[in-house]
Amino acid sequence: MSKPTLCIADLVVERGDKRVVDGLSLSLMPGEIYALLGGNGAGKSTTLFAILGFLKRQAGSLMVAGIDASADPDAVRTQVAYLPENVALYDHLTARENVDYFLKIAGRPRSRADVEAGFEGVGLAASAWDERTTRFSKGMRQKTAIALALLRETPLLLLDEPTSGLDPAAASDFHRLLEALAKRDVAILMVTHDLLGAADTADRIGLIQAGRIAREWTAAPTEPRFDLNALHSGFASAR
Ligand SMILES: Nc1ncnc2c1ncn2[C@@H]1O[C@H](COP(=O)(O)OP(=O)(O)OP(=O)(O)O)[C@@H](O)[C@H]1O
Repeated sequence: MSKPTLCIADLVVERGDKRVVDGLSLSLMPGEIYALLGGNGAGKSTTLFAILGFLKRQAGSLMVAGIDASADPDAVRTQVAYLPENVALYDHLTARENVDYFLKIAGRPRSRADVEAGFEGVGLAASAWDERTTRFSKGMRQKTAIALALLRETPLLLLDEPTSGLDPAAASDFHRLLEALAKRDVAILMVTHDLLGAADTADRIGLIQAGRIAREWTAAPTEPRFDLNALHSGFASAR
């Protein structure tokens, strides 16, 4: 039996004088896709920031790939890739130069052939590899960032509203890409408002309310994977 890639227990995070996360526990196995949903201001991004070490934990434990964040927060950071809602790339650099640069600062330089294999793996058209990213669409930016995550070989990927602003076909492609990553044993924690997208991709869906996971649904092994009516009413009652 493999160990969880992410294990959060009784997490508490305060922002200003507000207790935003209040006793949140969550565990993800390798290759598992978890969609974290909840109303505006429920604490979804705050949870991601606490995992990344951008925000201090007031209480609770956090382990990533078996590393305890209390003992070695820097080592935890090397195990996590993060895609914010709007991926930031250096626009004056090409996709390849961006990836080379970020791999270098992550201490994981990779060969030209590896980078190209990464781009191929995420379906970034070869014609875009040596183009400056200025005019890249959101989907192309995400593919570049996912290629980078792939090449860093982090066991945990955090995504904040990855499909907002993507057209339905691009969102569907993106979900298939996440599934391909999960097959490579990457654990994926995705914050989203897209209930249908979550039901399409996730193995589990959690509803965050009052700073913790208030409800959770697990995908059925056969279609339909989730009861959409139950999900909708669960979310409606949380508002
Ligand atoms: N920089 C900040 N300083 C103080 N409080 C903040 C700050 N950023 C966010 N908050 C508060 O933390 C709470 C949770 O915010 P968070 O961004 O985690 O919510 P969210 O669930 O991701 O919301 P959304 O769906 O709107 O993105 C909110 O009440 C928000 O007002």
